[in-house]
Amino acid sequence: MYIVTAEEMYEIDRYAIEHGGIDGRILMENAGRAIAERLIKQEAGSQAAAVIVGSGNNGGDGFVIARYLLQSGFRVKVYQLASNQKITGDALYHKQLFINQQGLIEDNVDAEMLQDDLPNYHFVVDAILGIGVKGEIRSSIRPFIDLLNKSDKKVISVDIPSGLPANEGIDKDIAVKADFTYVVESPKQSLFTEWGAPYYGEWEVVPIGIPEQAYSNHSSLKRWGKQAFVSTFPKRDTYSHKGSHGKGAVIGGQRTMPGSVTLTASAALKSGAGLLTIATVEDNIPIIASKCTEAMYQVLEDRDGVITKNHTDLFKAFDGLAIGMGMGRDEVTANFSQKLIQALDMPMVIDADGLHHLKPILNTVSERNHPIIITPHFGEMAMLTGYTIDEMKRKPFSIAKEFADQYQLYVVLKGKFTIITSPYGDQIVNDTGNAGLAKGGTGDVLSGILLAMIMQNQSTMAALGNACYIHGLSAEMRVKSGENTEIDLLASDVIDGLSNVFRTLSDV
Ligand SMILES: NC(=O)C1=CN([C@@H]2O[C@H](COP(=O)(O)OP(=O)(O)OC[C@H]3O[C@@H](n4cnc5c(N)ncnc54)[C@H](OP(=O)(O)O)[C@@H]3O)[C@@H](O)[C@H]2O)[C@@H](O)CC1
Ligand SMILES: [K+]
Repeated sequence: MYIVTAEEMYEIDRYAIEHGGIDGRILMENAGRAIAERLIKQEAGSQAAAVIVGSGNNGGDGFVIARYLLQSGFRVKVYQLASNQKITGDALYHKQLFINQQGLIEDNVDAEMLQDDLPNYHFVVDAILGIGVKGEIRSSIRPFIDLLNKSDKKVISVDIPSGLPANEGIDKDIAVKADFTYVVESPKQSLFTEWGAPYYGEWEVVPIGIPEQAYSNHSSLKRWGKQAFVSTFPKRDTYSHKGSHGKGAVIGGQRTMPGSVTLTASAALKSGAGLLTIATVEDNIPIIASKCTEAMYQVLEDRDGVITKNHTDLFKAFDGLAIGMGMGRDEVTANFSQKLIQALDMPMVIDADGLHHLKPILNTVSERNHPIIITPHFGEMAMLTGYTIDEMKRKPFSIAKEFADQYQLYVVLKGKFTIITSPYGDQIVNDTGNAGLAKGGTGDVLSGILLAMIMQNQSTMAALGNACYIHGLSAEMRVKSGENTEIDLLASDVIDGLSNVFRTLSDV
């Protein structure tokens, strides 16, 4: 599923009208009817609805919804927050259809009047502002948004909670806090940002008949989901052997952190890696071996448990590497991982301490044949880019894109919404997962799954999307099944949950 900015949505819309020959009035009809049909089911038993419309096409959708609710026997009134002259084009056409069916419209509405009327309704449809909102919300509209936010009525927003921008990076001044949002055709960027998502409440996308080809060249951002997993994850070949599924190495784990590499290696094996070697300090090996019997070992030289050095040649024969988990930030360790990163040209996942080691040599990695995948959380991304965490959270899509392009890396920016960016500018959002994942070790698990996935036969972006998707899904399924709560979920539970994830996804 594509995710769009406001500009992209308008372009896609224009393409559908110009090349698909679909009239804008039909798109509006489709949007309003699709939402009304769902509302009629969702609000069965409700008899009265207030539909609040603004002057743009979002308001036009509101008129269509009002007409269908009226036809289904709801008591409906439209509150029009703009003068009659401001309603034009497609919105005016649908306003007239509503009037033709004896629909009631209140214009010249003030917020006090609406406040007095609200107790008469079971729910409110918010069609005040859509993706056309620009700048600060005008004083003529503000009181209505405040009123809806204070009221205890259920508010259902059309396309986007009114006042919220569609794009990242724009200051939200004030916006409707919806209970439910029916998103028209494609989710907008702000739905996948930490600051925007809470305004939407629950949400559902309603298709309005825009042909798929309208999206090509007009959107580079996709939401990853079950369908994407099923269509890209390679089936296991009956005649395959352990060498067919990737021979990976996990490099890290100073003496104080044996758990990190254990989790990464176990997750990689559980996600289908064929052979796995853990390269770590000698003292860690008996501890790790008792937890992950399937792995092999490569001893890294150490001084008092701190990784010092090794020959990079030892790692030449691997299909993929994961570097940095529990590795420590000692200078001598950093020198070793910098040598590894520079000397070895194979797919590699760099996480945790490895990101700190990578920073000084970023300028040297862009000419490689094989991908480097970095997996920072927002704090680590701030360290790498120089942006503050606040700036990162406001513009995660563009900052990730800028960084991936500058250093020709794949960036897996981890958060409630994980944003995966290729060096070519394609982006994927993964939103599986839950609050149980906010715990030490879950990042190590993700690195292991990523390592396994990049060694399977799928494109790098599909591998990264699939890894993030199943990592989050495992956490969700563990909690839904009652095996864990979000409080007691451990990184190792996420690994255990992968069996159920693969079983479920292979049944699709
Ligand atoms: N995508 C699709 O395919 C389809 C999309 N559709 C729908 O169209 C919607 C987009 O419609 P849109 O472009 O008319 O903009 P919209 O959001 O209604 O707002 C524009 C109005 O807001 C006003 N206004 C602006 N800023 C403001 C502010 N700060 N404070 C106060 N007011 C402000 C501005 O006023 P003006 O500047 O003109 O005075 C203007 O009148 C989209 O979200 C979806 O619902 C469907 O119909 C089917 C096809
Ligand atoms: K709206």
